[in-house]
Amino acid sequence: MAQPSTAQPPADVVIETRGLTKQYRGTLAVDGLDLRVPRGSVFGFLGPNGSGKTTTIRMLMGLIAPTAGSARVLGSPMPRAGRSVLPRVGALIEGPALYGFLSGRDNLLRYDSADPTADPRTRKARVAGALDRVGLSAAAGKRAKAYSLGMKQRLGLAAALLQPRELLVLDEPTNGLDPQGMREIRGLVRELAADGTTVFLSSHLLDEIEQVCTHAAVMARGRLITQGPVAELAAGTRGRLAVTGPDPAQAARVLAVHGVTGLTTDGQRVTGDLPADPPDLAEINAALVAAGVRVRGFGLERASLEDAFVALTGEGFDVAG
Ligand SMILES: Nc1ncnc2c1ncn2[C@@H]1O[C@H](COP(=O)(O)OP(=O)(O)OP(=O)(O)O)[C@@H](O)[C@H]1O
Repeated sequence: MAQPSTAQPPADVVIETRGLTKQYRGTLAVDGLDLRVPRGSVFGFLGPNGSGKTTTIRMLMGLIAPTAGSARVLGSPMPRAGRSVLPRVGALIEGPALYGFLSGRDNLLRYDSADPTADPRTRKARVAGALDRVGLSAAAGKRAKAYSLGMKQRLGLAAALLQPRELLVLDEPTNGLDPQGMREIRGLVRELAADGTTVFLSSHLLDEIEQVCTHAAVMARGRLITQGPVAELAAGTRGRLAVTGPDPAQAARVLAVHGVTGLTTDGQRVTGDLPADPPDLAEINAALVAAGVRVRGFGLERASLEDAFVALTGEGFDVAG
């Protein structure tokens, strides 16, 4: 009989946890997590603040020990195999540690010289390559303390990219950035993924995950709610019917008669959930017209990851914090 607890995970999975748990005094920060991150994915680790994302990442990187359960990263158990695994992983956790009085370039030279496997003869070229990669070549001579938050994040990414990596682990890489900075980081993540690096990134921003990730896991209160390809997660949730026009109150009445529930009106727009056995949309449209409701827009909206989250947890996605 197969023994799943000792079997090697398949090579197409770069992170696999089983029952991973972290208990702090009085807080179950991570509760029996079974995570599978496919190689080549941009994997979004999504959850509201305090849902256990950072604690999970810290266990994956061997920074803290789990209370129970196990984690394998690039096929080897963590934290036991940290010495062989971590050089193959680039990590950006809780903001990069930088020397403000050193230039961006000197910060990277320092990082590189701290790596015993890095050949000093090719150091300059490696640092220049990493700066170029994150778009910091022009600002390389500036002191890091003069960098914007986005530039600091990019410098942290450059440090993680000094060596070729199979896996990048980024904890809230766009946290605190302005929209432009967020776009830059997202663009970089896409480029890295296109080059074949698996990227695991945590975020409390749903639309960010939808924009950049191929796969996602959704956390709430230390537990995994769901995981899989982003398109499938959202597709598992029914979309909402939306009717736009100058008669929203009448529209809502007609929709209610046809079994549409959870009706909400926002200005001229009424949205609601179709019943489990939905009537033909053409019938609903005809009923609106027959009732004299003026309709400008009518259609089914694609479900978002947010809809999926709300459907799965019964809670709103609270992004406070
Ligand atoms: N060192 C610690 N000691 C005690 N409790 C902790 C510790 N670290 C985290 N926690 C608690 O564990 C829970 C999960 O925290 P964690 O930081 O992993 O969440 P998160 O999803 O990463 O949120 P955030 O984005 O705010 O960091 C929280 O209730 C937090 O207060």
